Amino acid sequence: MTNTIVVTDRLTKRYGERLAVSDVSLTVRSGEVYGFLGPNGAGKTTTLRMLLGLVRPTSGSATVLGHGPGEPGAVARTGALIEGPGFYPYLSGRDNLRVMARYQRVPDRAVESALQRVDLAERGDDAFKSYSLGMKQRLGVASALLGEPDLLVLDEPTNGLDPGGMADMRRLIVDLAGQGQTVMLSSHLLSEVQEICDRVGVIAGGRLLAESTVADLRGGSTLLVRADPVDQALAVAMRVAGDDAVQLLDDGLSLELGEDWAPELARALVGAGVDIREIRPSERSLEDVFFEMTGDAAGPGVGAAAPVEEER
Ligand SMILES: Nc1ncnc2c1ncn2[C@@H]1O[C@H](COP(=O)(O)OP(=O)(O)OP(=O)(O)O)[C@@H](O)[C@H]1O
Repeated sequence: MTNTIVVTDRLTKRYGERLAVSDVSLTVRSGEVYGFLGPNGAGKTTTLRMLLGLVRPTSGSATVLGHGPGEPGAVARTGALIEGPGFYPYLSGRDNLRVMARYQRVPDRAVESALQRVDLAERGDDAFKSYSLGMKQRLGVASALLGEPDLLVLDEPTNGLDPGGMADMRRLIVDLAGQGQTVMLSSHLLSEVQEICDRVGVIAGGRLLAESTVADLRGGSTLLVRADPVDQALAVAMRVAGDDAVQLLDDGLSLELGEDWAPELARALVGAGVDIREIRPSERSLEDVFFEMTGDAAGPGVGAAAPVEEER
């Protein structure tokens, strides 16, 4: 079986003068949670819509589960939550799914399994309109799960939810991936992507700025040390980490060492008669990385709008 679920090659969408998505080449692998991260207006939804065959690319190409977007072979094995699906407010969650199951020609038993997977089985007979936003969103995911798809495409699945609803949705996504589903989700929340995604594609202004594991994007960790006297601490730190791996900061030292080195460093400092005030690991957050890449002072975490670039 192929390890690659989605591949795009220089996928581009132009709306008149507006370049919504520009030369995006990304890869989603089997079984992973792939986070498509970017601020509002970055081109996430447009890209996802192209992958689902809902929008025709201006140029470039994409393959979904080995097929062109929108081809029956791709559609049958893809579940999507891209715009709130139109549920009937007075029908129960269960009956809403039954209606959809009939449309999709999947058996009724798929409804029960989908309700269970999103933890709505007990409230399945309540009217849709009585659901919380989080439950409505989970029912949306259930509708995407009806055909037992191999790929789940979720556009901003936690958008608008309260913190509890967000946490439920994140848990659900991680569970689904644990059961072998490949999930591609879009988000403007760095913390969310950092928490639940295996790999991330960072998009801003329609362009893919980076694609990597979250860990690789954040880079190696460093150790921050505050100790007295600092010149003596500096000498010890250089001996342990190497001259080039130590930086003198205003209030201490920064060492390019993983946190596994902390005990050895502490022993060496104490052995040299240095007083340790603090040793702690420090990792760059995805947010720092994002700011470095985009120079966007507001960043996606606060929903900043990135300008859509015009073609040069
Ligand atoms: N049908 C359309 N016609 C014209 N412009 C569009 C259309 N759809 C999207 N755009 C523009 O393309 C750009 C990218 O929009 P898109 O919705 O893909 O971004 P996004 O990253 O999903 O952001 P958001 O989270 O705000 O939806 C935006 O500037 C948007 O205004």
